[in-house]
Order: sequence, then structure tokens, then C-alpha cells
Amino acid sequence: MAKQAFSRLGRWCSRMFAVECDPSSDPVYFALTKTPQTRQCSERQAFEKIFRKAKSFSLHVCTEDKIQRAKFYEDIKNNTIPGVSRGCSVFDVFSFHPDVKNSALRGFLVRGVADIQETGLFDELVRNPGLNVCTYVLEEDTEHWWQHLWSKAEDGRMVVVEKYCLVPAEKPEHHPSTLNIINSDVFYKFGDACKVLRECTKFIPESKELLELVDQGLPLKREGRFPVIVIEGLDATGKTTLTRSLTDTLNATLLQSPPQCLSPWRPRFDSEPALLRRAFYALGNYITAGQIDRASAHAPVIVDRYWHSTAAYGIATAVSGRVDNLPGPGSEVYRWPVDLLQPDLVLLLTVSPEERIRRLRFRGAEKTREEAELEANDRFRSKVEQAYKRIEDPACVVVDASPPPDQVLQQVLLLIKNKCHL
Ligand SMILES: Nc1nc2c(ncn2[C@H]2C[C@H](O)[C@@H](COP(=O)(O)OP(=O)(O)OP(=O)(O)O)O2)c(=O)[nH]1
Ligand SMILES: Nc1ncnc2c1ncn2[C@@H]1O[C@H](COP(=O)(O)OP(=O)(O)O)[C@@H](O)[C@H]1O
Repeated sequence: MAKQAFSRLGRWCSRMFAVECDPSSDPVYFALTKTPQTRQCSERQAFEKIFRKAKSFSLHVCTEDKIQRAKFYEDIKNNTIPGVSRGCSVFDVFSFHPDVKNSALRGFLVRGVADIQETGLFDELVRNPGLNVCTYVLEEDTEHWWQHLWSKAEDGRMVVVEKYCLVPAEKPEHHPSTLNIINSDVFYKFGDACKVLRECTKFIPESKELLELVDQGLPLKREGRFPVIVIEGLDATGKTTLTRSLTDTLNATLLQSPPQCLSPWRPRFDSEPALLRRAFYALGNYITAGQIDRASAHAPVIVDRYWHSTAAYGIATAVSGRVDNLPGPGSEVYRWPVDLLQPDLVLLLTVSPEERIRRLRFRGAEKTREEAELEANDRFRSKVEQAYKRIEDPACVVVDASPPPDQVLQQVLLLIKNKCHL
């Protein structure tokens, strides 16, 4: 029988598959069937786009434990795939139940690989209980593409344990990369973020110290009476410049997320898989919330990034392919966490891409992984901007930050006066 993948996997053949051959167009969707139907020419072309009559294999990470699955996926992505795919095409592939939350398994499809089954690496991959390894074969007589699911037999040989014929499938309502966002790419409760950080103490002992930094009695309702204003925006839109001038002008307290106290651990978590990175940033927001609660009893508070950054970068990183693959406006992924202190006003600074790159170059600062991605990838930048603008309660007020600093400051002071009666 096929390798016993983790329980949520259900029967492998009941799943749908999406292969992202070209990030600027829809994935190729297919399902599996034991009995091939008659083949239409258009169906054949759909699979031609993926396979082009070349030998291909796919790997799906199906480890039961969410953290191990995230770590294993990064290992496959950063180490295994580069090693086996020289001269090949590599596509992101999702295995999922259409529109079923948390059902998506991420993987890779490698096309144009020579006899992968003849290599020791193939045996190693097939033996790994956390991987579903498949090869794809075109049966000349029927012109059907078949997926062969491999496993290790009792005698240790690698054998095909299931054969399924590929049949084109309809595009689901939700792109498969959006299915796992909640509590994997974005956290909506303090306890959910802490659960991930608690579970990763076995390989990141520092997580224990992190958890001790958070005041368990969260500020759900603000005691303070001064306004709290968050400044958001892509890198080099002028947040640091504006937050400093605002703080001086309003005699405010300047805070940031993640807070300074997390700085020693940030490089480590920035190098971890998205699941751990996002739990870290979520924790940062809750620590900053405690600081906001105390500071807003004495003076207005200005915050340099807060939950909008965490959610926008988490969603934009998770959702692959086109910008319109993002969850639509009003989706639950854009809702403010029920237990996170809400600011009075969130200002989203925007400048043209050209102006932003000019300012980045001028600033010449060290780039984080996301900053590098923003610069390299217009599509990612557009997804971050769209996600920022779809977040609700509170929604961002968009500010054109392209004028000179003093004009932006005056424009923002007017906004604060009108919205916060300051
Ligand atoms: N602050 C913050 N940054 C996040 C989060 N998720 C991803 N990032 C990315 C966004 C940016 O690429 C980078 C921003 O890091 P920082 O806030 O420490 O840098 P800073 O605001 O000084 O950068 P910037 O002035 O915007 O260029 O980290 C998050 O939850 N909070
Ligand atoms: N309104 C502005 N007009 C022109 N340059 C600006 C403006 N605001 C900031 N800058 C410059 O752009 C660069 C990035 O500004 P910064 O405040 O660090 O942005 P962020 O904090 O959003 O990354 C800096 O060199 C800064 O001096």
C-alpha cells in the first residue's frame, strides 16, 4: 500500500494538484483517477505545458508536525532541489483539497531530469516517511499522463505502489497557497503564536527566553488616553524620517515593532521558515502592545510598523503567482487579531516604485530578506501593498509620501488633528 502519509492527507488520490509553471498565469490544475476517460486535445495541451514529454518527478512534504514540515520544506527547497535540478525546470506544486483550509501541501515538480529512479538520491527521498515522491509517465498508446506514487517494499526495493491517471481539473475558488495562511503565515491570537514558539524550543532554545518577555496579562482594552498612531509602508517610503519628526513635534513616545528587546533574536528568526518567522513577529506585536498601553497613559504614541506589516508581509509571502491570487477584500485573513491592542490611526506611506528605489539606493542600508525580495520582485511588492490596503479594523489611511519631508509632516499632522483631535 502507499506510504502512510499523515492523517490529514486522507487518500492521496482524493486530492487536487496545482503546478505553477508560470507565476504570471494560472497554475495547471489536475486531479487523479484510476480509470482514464477519453482524451480531448485541449487536455493533452494542458499537461504538455507541465511535462513537455520530459521525465519529471515531484516531491510533496507531508510530515505530520507543522513545524517539522516547515523546516523540512525549507531544507528540500534550499538543499535537495538545487542538487537534483541542474538544467531542469522546477515548479512549485500544491496538493490540496479544493477550498479546504489547512489542506495544502507544498512541493516541487522537477522536469527534464534524467533517470532519477536510477540515482541513490531517489531511493533516499522515497525512503523518507515525510515525503510523497511521484514520477510522471506518458503512456504512448493512450496518450494519458500517469502519476506513479513510490514507496519502499518489504524487501527494501523502491516500487510503484499506486498509479493514477491525470485528468484536468477546474480552477478552485481559492488559490491553494491561500489555504494555510491562518496560523501558519499570519497569527490572529497571542496563544497561537506562542504555541509555535513553545514547540520550537527544542531546536531554538532562545524561544523560551522570548516567551518570558511577554506579559501574559495582555492589554485587550487600552487604559491610556493619548492617541496611538502607527506609520506603515514599504521600506524606504520615509517611515523612520516621519516617525522621528512626528515624535518631536507632538512630544510623543516613539515605539516600534518588533521592539528593541527582540533585536538579539531577530537575525535568527529571520533565517527560519515563514511559520517561525511570523510567530516571532506576532510576538513582537504583543510586546509592543504592552509598551503602547503603558506609554499612551502619558503621551501620544507613534509606532514604526505594527500588525499591518506582519500581516501584509506574511500574506504576500505565502500567496504565490499573480497578485489576484490574494484573498479578496473582506477575507478573514485581513481581520485584526481579537486580543491585540488597536491603534487610533494607521497611516500607509506610499511613493512611486522609482522614488522608493532612489531612496533605498541613497540610504544604502542593509537589506532584510523581504527588502531584497521587494526590490527584485514587482509582483511581491504589489501583493504587500494590496494586502496592506485590505486590512480592516483599523484600515490604513493612504498618504502620498513623495513630497519633501516637511510637507509630508504637515500633511500627516493635519490628518492626525482631524482623526485624533490632537
Ligand atoms: N517590523 C516588521 N517588519 C517585518 C515584519 N514582517 C516582515 N517584515 C520585514 C519588512 C521589511 O522588509 C523589514 C523591515 O524591518 P524593520 O522594520 O526592522 O526595518 P525598518 O522599518 O527600519 O525598515 P524600513 O525603514 O522600512 O526600510 O522586515 C513585521 O512583522 N514587522
Ligand atoms: N519625504 C522624503 N523625500 C525625500 N527623501 C526622503 C523622504 N523621507 C525620507 N527620505 C529619504 O529616503 C530614505 C529612506 O527614508 P527612511 O525614513 O529610512 O524610510 P523607511 O524608514 O520607510 O525605510 C532616507 O535616505 C531618507 O533620508
